[in-house]
Amino acid sequence: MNDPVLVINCGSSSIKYALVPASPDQPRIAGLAERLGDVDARLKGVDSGGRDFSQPLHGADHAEAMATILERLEGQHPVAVGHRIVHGGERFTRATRIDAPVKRAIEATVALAPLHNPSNLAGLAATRELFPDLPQVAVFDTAFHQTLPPRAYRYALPESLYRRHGIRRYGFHGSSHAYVSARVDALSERRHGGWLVAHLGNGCSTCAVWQGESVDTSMGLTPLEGLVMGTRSGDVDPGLHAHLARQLGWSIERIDTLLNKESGLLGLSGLSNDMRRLHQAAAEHHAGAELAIEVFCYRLAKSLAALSCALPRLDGIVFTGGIGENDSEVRARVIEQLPHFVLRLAAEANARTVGGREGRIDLDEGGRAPELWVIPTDEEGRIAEETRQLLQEEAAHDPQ
Ligand SMILES: Nc1ncnc2c1ncn2[C@@H]1O[C@H](COP(=O)(O)OP(=O)(O)O)[C@@H](O)[C@H]1O
Ligand SMILES: CC(=O)OP(=O)(O)O
Ligand SMILES: [Mg+2]
Repeated sequence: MNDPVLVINCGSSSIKYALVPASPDQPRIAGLAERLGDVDARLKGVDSGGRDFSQPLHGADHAEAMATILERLEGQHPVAVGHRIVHGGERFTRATRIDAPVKRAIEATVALAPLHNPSNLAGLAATRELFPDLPQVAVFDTAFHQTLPPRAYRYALPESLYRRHGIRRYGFHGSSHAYVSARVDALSERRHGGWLVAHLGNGCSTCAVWQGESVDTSMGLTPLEGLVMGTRSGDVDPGLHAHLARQLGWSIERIDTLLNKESGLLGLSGLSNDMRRLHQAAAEHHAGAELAIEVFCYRLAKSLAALSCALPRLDGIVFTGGIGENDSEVRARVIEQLPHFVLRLAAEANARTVGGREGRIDLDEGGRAPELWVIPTDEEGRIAEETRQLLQEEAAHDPQ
């Protein structure tokens, strides 16, 4: 049990991995294979001796990249593999050992998370082959949100669609929201309070957390609902689909591709899904980039204001994910657009708290205003912790 847990987070075009040791004092080996399937696919990371082993992957797919990652981890002896699985439906409320029925249940949710669950399954297949004897554990993005009350998870649709077909809001980025909200509860004097968490990566979602439990979130049946994201539209008029089909003759597949892959920051700007690139272009007055950033910030502020309805008390707002952790301008613009919350941003602390730094970015005025925090997320750490916990519980039940 003192050996590390290997965590695999397979995205649609990337694999993040980490060997997470039992004690936080020991170093973590971590890396990333990105742009998979592309000619400029690349592995970035360091080995156990701290040596950089970044290398080109020449168009490798998930399975090939995984084989290279595991070669680089030679000599390491993980106790288990924890997989990030994006959609777990209503069935999975916590980390679960992956056996044949669990794998079939994950396969059954592919339609609900088409960008994510297929690559999650590819990661599972590859690690199974390379580590046939290790326990494989699924940690679901949806699990943390299983505490949502019906008023938050039900759509205003006929009940039979929920009862017979599971059509409801699920929510995602659960490991991130769980980690960040627990961390702010530990750091802030307002323990177990009401927090709004904004996870802003390639996928973006907000979450209202009350006393450690998710009580509402911006993503829904699929990770498409809610905020403007890198390539995803977030909320659109549900009438859009029928309109595109009737007026332009678009197929369901075409509409799905539009909303998941061609929209969001990329669609609005006509330039890029990468927020850094958009800031560069906006500095040169690129109209599309300026509009994309403006819509992103406004929609995020609206989502935070809406989710505040789920909290009996607002103790603060927490920013995380690549944009949340690094983009002080986006944070400032969002806060500016929430004037009724009377937030007090500390401009200097905001500018300073980037690049993986953790801290408060409000003018601390003795508890009169909600706090503002930046907390770098640790999805891998949370997945490792849940994996280890499950193994310990299994060992306690079956002590040989
Ligand atoms: N210094 C930065 N300033 C602004 N945005 C940044 C910065 N660094 C990363 N980002 C943005 O973070 C996003 C990716 O977030 P990340 O959490 O790494 O993604 P993922 O969801 O794949 O884990 C991209 O839009 C990227 O441009
Ligand atoms: C669920 C989701 O949007 O995940 P990611 O941010 O990794 O794309
Ligand atoms: Mg992410």
